[in-house]
Amino acid sequence: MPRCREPVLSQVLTVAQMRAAEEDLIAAGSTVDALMQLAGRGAGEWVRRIAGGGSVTVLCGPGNNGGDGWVIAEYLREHGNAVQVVQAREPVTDAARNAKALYRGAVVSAGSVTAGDVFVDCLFGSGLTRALPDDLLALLCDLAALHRHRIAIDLPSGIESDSGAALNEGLPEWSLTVALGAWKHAHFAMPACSKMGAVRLVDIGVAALPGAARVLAKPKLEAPAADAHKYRRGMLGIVAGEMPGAALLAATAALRAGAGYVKLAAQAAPLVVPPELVVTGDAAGMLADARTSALLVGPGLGRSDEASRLLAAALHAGRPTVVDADALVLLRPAMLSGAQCILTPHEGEMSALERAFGLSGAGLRRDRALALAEVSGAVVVLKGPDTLIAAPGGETVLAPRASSWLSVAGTGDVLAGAIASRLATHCQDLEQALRAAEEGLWLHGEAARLCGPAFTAGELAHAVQAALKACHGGGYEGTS
Ligand SMILES: NC(=O)C1=CN([C@@H]2O[C@H](COP(=O)(O)OP(=O)(O)OC[C@H]3O[C@@H](n4cnc5c(N)ncnc54)[C@H](O)[C@@H]3O)[C@@H](O)[C@H]2O)[C@@H](O)CC1
Ligand SMILES: [K+]
Repeated sequence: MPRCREPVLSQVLTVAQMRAAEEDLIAAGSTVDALMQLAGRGAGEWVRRIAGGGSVTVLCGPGNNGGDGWVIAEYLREHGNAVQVVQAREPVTDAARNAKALYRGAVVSAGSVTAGDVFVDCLFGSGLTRALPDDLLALLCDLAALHRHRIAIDLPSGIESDSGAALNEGLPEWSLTVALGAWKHAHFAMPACSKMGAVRLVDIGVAALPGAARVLAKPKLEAPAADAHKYRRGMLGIVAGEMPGAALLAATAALRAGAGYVKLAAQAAPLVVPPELVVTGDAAGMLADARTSALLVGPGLGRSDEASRLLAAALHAGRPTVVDADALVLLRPAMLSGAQCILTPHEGEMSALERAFGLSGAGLRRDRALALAEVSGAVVVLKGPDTLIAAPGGETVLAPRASSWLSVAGTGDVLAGAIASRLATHCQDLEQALRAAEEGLWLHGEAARLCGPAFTAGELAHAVQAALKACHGGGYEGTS
């Protein structure tokens, strides 16, 4: 019985899930050949846009990625581009053989290719299971070097789809990678994603697959209710420690990410405190205040016994809590009181947490983050150039590549502040904690984009407000 379901473009699939999606489409009445035409012509259109009227060389491998290459080549030939195909291997699938039979242009030997405008890599896609043999690696690199623009179809050859690992050294870099049917994990995982150039997706009608990861999306935020007041909008309590500057950065971002009230509990107040930030020396009072809707602990906390005591007290308060920085190193399973937490480790802090929670630390980043989420009951934001979010129950959200200018001191504090502010705004259950983590992460990435090059963490924290504005469409005044 044909099934007809809405295509979903935000999901990120494993190779096994992509095969299941293909089977679903075939069960709904499509064929492998029809899907290859759809994918190849869609990708061909991206190639055509880059090439303009220029010349195009397509390298075709043995599998269905090679089949896409034959479709792309024919599409470009039909549109008047000068096209040549280099066949690295004979097609081994029926669909690839059929696609080749439909191509009416030139097939040339690798040695006869001269410099050209666009090179299209259809050597291997998601079916790659081992490193490229030397002859194919050399062919790929030589052809890539001869062309001004390089476009990888579905995945750059030499990349493992599920992990993003490079199976060979010395692989070329790409100006554009065109994913087919659905995003694959490699499109969001290091090192692969850093070599792909811009990434685009061709829709072939793939519907939602249960358990699929999804791409971090721009949040849709609402203005405060007409009768809102500062407490109802959410009061965030930040527990500062030895270095109040880091907590101040978090507070600066939090003030701009939606919370109605941000309070900083610090033994020693930061040297410069903005007037809108309330600083108290009474951490216990802040933790006991029923109006405190969420907490942030960790930025600048230090790792002393006193810091550990503050962390335990914050977690004991039973409020939804963002646990960041030093607090992640001090965290022990027994400290988690059942309140909803968001943990925001970078790689080093992740290793410390894995030791504390008795996890092996082996495997892919998303599996490690999911394992920590499962054992801790917390939402985990695993930071890095390929940041991802994992929630207990298995939901995974992958962030698109963000500005590499974020690699400066203090940006983690800004992220923690933005997430905590969103958590204070709506924080009652796991689903909302996941939502807060997504919103904060998106605001952080967008703020970085708006800042451009060489920003400071303080400038990033201020730019969170402009990022937030972008999430409100035309209605951010709360009057529409
Ligand atoms: N699944 C789908 O729904 C669709 C898939 N399409 C294309 O199909 C591709 C996947 O096709 P395939 O599964 O045929 O995979 P590939 O085209 O990536 O190639 C797999 C073939 O290469 C061989 N191989 C793997 N690693 C090798 C190595 N290191 N050296 C030499 N040979 C190696 C395998 O034994 C197999 O014969 C996708 O990337 C995409 O381009 C598209 O046509 C659109 C639809
Ligand atoms: K490819």
